[in-house]
Parts: sequence; structure tokens; C-alpha cells
Amino acid sequence: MSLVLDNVSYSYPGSTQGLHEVSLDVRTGELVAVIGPSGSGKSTLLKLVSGLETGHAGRIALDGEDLSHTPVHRRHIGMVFQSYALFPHLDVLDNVAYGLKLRKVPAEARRRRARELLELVGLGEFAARAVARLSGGQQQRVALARALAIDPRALLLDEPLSALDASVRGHLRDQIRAIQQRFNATTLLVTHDQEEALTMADRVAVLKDGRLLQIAAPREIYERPASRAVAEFVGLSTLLPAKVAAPGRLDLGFAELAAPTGQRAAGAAVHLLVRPEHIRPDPPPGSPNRLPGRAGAQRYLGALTRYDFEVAGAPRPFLAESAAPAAETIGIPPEHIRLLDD
Ligand SMILES: Nc1ncnc2c1ncn2[C@@H]1O[C@H](COP(=O)(O)OP(=O)(O)OP(=O)(O)O)[C@@H](O)[C@H]1O
Repeated sequence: MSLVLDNVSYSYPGSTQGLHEVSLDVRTGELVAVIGPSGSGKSTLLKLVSGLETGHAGRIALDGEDLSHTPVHRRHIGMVFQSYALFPHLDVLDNVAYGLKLRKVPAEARRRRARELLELVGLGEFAARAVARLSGGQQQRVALARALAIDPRALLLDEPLSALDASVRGHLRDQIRAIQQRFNATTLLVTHDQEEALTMADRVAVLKDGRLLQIAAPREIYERPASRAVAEFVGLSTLLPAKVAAPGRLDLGFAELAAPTGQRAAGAAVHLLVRPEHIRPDPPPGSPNRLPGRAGAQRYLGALTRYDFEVAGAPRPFLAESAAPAAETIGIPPEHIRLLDD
């Protein structure tokens, strides 16, 4: 089942906020994570696909079928929300079987199916338990089992892990991904957690102000962001304004660096992007792009120390990460410099 959004726009009544001309596709069995700042339109996107919000322009289609006039319950889409939204008066098994009951599946068949799914999410022995007596992580696994029980045409996950402790989150992230792949479920995941998006998704879609800025594989988004907005939103970096001085040379005002300038003409205005893990502390003499300065604020992270490295004249410090902070110089390998056109 593929999910296609073609030029989808939506404004909330009496407002200009919403979504603007968003086109994206989720291929069969693919997990696309949707990230973006608060208010960028992530939830709006899911609400339109689920049918909880209606009246969009453009086309939303599941396997070629336009969903515009299909009510929520006929879309046959599985949903998992941040708040578990389980039925407190039903036990675990009946929660999972709920959607099947609505679809008039006979009692024995729906219990069998619900048991199968509970086994799959590792909660087989909890079938008769009241949902209130489960942990947050267990409740979220029940919610996932319930969403999958109906054999959904697509799966929508709205911040499914954000109410959970960090210790549970990492494990459940792997579990949800494994189950999603096993079901070959076509999935949209909304999250504000970049790490969750980068680790779980086949592709990541970045939204801002209701517009889609980029959709690409996690590595592509991180290593080759299409714009400054994407670079600023995904991962940590140093971004500095610069001008192309000559082919292969970049003028930062306070220093000149060797950089892959490509076809850009001398004088072209760009931003330099470098990720903290690529900055070398105290590189050997003769290595390219050495900058003298001093380490400022430091944050000890266990295996690494993240620190600001201050270079005279630079509008802001370089953010670097290494086993120990640089004492006197940093090196910026030209192959790790990315240029973003202004
Ligand atoms: N019911 C509503 N009526 C009017 N405007 C709304 C409504 N719901 C959301 N908006 C506006 O639409 C825009 C997109 O909101 P949306 O909830 O989709 O953002 P989001 O990316 O999910 O944000 P968050 O990460 O904070 O949940 C925001 O500017 C928001 O203020």
C-alpha cells in the first residue's frame, strides 16, 4: 500500500496556518518520519491523512484511491498516539480486539488475532490484565497491537514514544521498527525527536511553516541538508556566512579555507556548514584548514567532550566534539565542509 500526498494544502478556519503544497509519497512498507519545529504542520499532516481533519486542497491517496471523501473509519488506517488512548474499562485483549469488533469479526476469530498480536509485541501473558495496571511502555505496545490488529492499509504514529522515559524509549524504538518491518506496514511517524527519526526511518521529511523543506534518507538529510533551515534543525553544526574567494577557496572574513566550491563563481555568497564530529583537535602542522584559537565552554558527555572553539574575528565559536578539547588549533578537513547557497 503506498500513500501519496500530491500538492496538499490546508488552512485552519479563519487562519493562514496549516500546510502549503506538500507533496510526498510513502512507499509500501516504508517508514517516513516527519520532523520539524513546533507548529510546522506535523500533526496537521497526520490528521489529514487519518481523516480527523478534512477539507484540504490537492490529493491524498492510498494505493491510488483518493481519500478525500472517505470518512475516518473507512480509511482503514491504524493510529498510535502519544497518549495511549486505550479504553480503561476494557482489559488488554479486548483493547487489541476492539477494531475487529467494530468491523464485525466474530468473537473467536478476533480473540485469536488479538492474542497473536499480543505475543508479537511481547505481552502475551498480559491479555487479561486491566490496561491501567501496565507501564507506559507496555500500554504503548498494546496501542501498537491494536492498530495492527485491523491489518491497516497504513500506520500513523504520532509521537508514540514521547511520553516515555528515555530508558524505555530506546528499546521500544527498536521493537516498533522491527514490528513495522515485519508487517511491511506503510508508515508515517511524527516525532520531535531527531534521533528517533534518524534511527527509525527509511526517509525523513522536514517541515517548516507548513512547507516540506526536504525528504531524503537519514544520512542524506544529515550529511547533505538542502538548505540552512534543514541544517539548523537536524543535528548540531557550525554555520558561518562566507564568500567564494576563488575555485576551491572560501573567504570567511577572519580566515580563508580550502573548500569544495564546485561550479560557484568567485564572490558567490554561501554558508559554510561543518558538523562537530568532523572538527579535528590540534591537527598536525601542514594539514589543511588549521585555525588557531582557544577552547571555551565545555560539556563532558562521557565518551566525548563537546566544546566551543573560539577563533579571533569569527562571529561565533566553532562547535567541536572529540575525546579531549583542542588546546591551540582546530583543523577542518575540506572534504567535510558543506556549502549552502544563500
Ligand atoms: N485547530 C487549530 N486551529 C487553528 N490553527 C491551528 C489548529 N491546530 C493547529 N493550528 C496551527 O497550525 C500550525 C500547524 O500546527 P501543527 O499542530 O500541525 O504543528 P506541529 O508541527 O504538529 O507542532 P507541535 O510539534 O508543536 O505539535 C500551527 O501554526 C498551529 O498553531
